[in-house]
Amino acid sequence: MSTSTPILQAQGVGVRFGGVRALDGVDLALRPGEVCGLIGPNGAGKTTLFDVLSGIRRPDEGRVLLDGSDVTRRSPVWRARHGMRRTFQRQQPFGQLTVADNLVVAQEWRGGGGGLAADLVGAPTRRPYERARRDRAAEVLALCGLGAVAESYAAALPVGRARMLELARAVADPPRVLLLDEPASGMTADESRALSAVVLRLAAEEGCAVLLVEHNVSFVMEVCARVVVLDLGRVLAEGTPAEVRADARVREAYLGTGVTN
Ligand SMILES: Nc1ncnc2c1ncn2[C@@H]1O[C@H](COP(=O)(O)OP(=O)(O)OP(=O)(O)O)[C@@H](O)[C@H]1O
Repeated sequence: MSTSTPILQAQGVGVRFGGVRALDGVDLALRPGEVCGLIGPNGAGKTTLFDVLSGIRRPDEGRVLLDGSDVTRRSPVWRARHGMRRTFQRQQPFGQLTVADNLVVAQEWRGGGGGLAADLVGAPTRRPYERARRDRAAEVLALCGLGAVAESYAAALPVGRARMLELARAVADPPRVLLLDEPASGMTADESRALSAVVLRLAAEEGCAVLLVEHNVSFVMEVCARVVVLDLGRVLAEGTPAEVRADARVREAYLGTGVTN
């Protein structure tokens, strides 16, 4: 595994909404095994950049590279097939399914075992796939500390555990690149510590590249080796948490919001 070749890159990305420049010449590079934070005041362009990276929005300028190849015009599904996963600020579990079944369903998009017809008749060709998916679900539940609630309905989970389920769903089919949008939102201090341990393990043990947007700045500073700061659609600063904290422009953009605490 190379640590110098970026797996995901944004080059000169620009997005306009009418007269608003949501992103303007944004460059970003993410390497395998790296956990990088993306922070910035409200309206800085973080969600728009996630939309561009994940293929939900095509940029007006610039390009997105995956493994060095231009994927700017590739769909979100194509990017998912090549190992990219994303979570959203709004949680989207299947509430009427158990936690374990949510993780099985999260792997179903790959198909296998004879397709819809085989599903409808419960064909034996599906069994090896189901067994493998159940095994992977159990592994991810253990990793995420959700084993005790495996058989609970997803809709019944308290907010912190529901957030962890979002992460578990995103990694059920192992990702190479993981974009996490506000993963610690609503979590207690203990829950966000558990979350950072899972994220760090995914990066260190599976070589997953993680980019995370998070308003909880102390969480970002704890889990990320590198932080990129966006402001008004441009990269304002980039560096280690200590470098970013000490940056006068970042202090000014964040005045009174706690980044410098
Ligand atoms: N669909 C849209 N139509 C018009 N303007 C938009 C749209 N989406 C975003 N914007 C504008 O683009 C800019 C960047 O918004 P974006 O949501 O990417 O910022 P953000 O950093 O994610 O903010 P927050 O932290 O509040 O989620 C803002 O000025 C926003 O008002």
